[in-house]
Amino acid sequence: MQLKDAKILVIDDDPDVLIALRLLLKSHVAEIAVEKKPSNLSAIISAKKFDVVILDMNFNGLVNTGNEGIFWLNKIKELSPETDVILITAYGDIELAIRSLKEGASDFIIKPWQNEKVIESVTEMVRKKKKPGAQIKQKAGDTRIVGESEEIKNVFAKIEKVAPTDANILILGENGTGKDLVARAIHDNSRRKNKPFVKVDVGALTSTLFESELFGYKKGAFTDAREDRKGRFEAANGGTLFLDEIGNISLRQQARLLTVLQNRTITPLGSNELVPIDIRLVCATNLKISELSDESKFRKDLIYRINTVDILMPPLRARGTDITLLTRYFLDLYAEKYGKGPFKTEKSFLEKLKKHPFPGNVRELQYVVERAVIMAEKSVLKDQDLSFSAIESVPDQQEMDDLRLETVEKNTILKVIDKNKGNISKSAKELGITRAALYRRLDKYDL
Ligand SMILES: Nc1ncnc2c1ncn2[C@@H]1O[C@H](COP(=O)(O)OP(=O)(O)OP(=O)(O)O)[C@@H](O)[C@H]1O
Repeated sequence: MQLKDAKILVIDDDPDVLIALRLLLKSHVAEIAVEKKPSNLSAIISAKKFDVVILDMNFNGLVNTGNEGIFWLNKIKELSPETDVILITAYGDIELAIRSLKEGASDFIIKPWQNEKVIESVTEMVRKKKKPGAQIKQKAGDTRIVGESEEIKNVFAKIEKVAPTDANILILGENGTGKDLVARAIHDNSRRKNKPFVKVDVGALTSTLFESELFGYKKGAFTDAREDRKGRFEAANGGTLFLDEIGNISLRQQARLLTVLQNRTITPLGSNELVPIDIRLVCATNLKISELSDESKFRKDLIYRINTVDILMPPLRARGTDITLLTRYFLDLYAEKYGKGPFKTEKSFLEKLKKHPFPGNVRELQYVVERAVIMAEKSVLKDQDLSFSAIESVPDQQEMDDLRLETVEKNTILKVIDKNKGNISKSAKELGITRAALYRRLDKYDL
């Protein structure tokens, strides 16, 4: 965000300070409001969102909670956590200024101030903020999940409902749909939010690493165990353990996990000691629930354990206007990151995005927009500024179905020819096609 777009509020009981700061900042910012009485703060901040509040620390007020400035600082942060607060403090109050930084202030200015220092401080606060424009669905604590479609609203509602409980959650959804963000949002909205959130990509662990990563080990448990190491279960104690790619673990690993979840204890490698664990478990997979129900691959009793409630992340192509909203969000994000823009988009730009099936979902959209921003030469983006990577463009469902049908046909032909010991006439008859048709297929499949 730029200084010229910023809205600033100054609160000081000294009218001279209000006049001086108004004059100084007026020509630099979009709006400047001044207020003499901090007791009016709640009404002012509830009515309008300010980007920065400049607040006096030394009111001659009646609030009897130590310093009155700190009291009002806390009030502002409570009403509008995203607003930066710059404190004005007297020369001898450095201790207090430092304390207020710890309480959430962003900066302080010492009286009598230098005008450049004030401008510099406000500019710095504003520069770190995102440009206005994209509506961000600020849900679930600090986790930003952008979206406004009915599908994503259902997800928000479910997160809000289940987060405060200790229920084990299974998040399902294609790659890049935001499962990680949901896991984080559940944690941030739970009573465990001030405790650790530990993520382990269990699908990527070999069987030896699975044990040592999750359960930890004692010095000497194996050749490389030079010292005791806590596993992820212990690291997450009191908090949330997020096991990603849970659908990819072996039956043996599933059995180990199930035992831990049943007993709520772990035994580090090389130890006989049972260590109690207190975790909330969140798992995620990109497999469909029907695929997880295949008992030869996944234990039913484990599914019941990890899936008290499931949350299905919809694919981006089923999320209506979210493509537009997310595009604007990523455009702002990358314009800021690469110091370019602000960008506008031609209709053709969004039309092209809306037509794309996004097999890689939000992650793919994110990369596509980032590429467009990096490559952009003008501030108005057109369809030509978009290029979809071949890596993300997996075949669509129709192509996949065709491929599957071809494989079935080829295997059937091979089986029948084998059964008829290579006799083409007999095989064609059994397959219900002419000899010529069978030869054409043998040719097609290079048999
Ligand atoms: N609704 C959203 N709002 C903002 N960013 C999002 C949203 N959904 C996904 N993203 C971003 O897209 C990327 C992929 O999201 P995430 O890693 O959560 O997906 P995932 O479903 O866990 O993927 P995978 O299955 O591949 O692990 C991340 O950079 C994430 O920040």
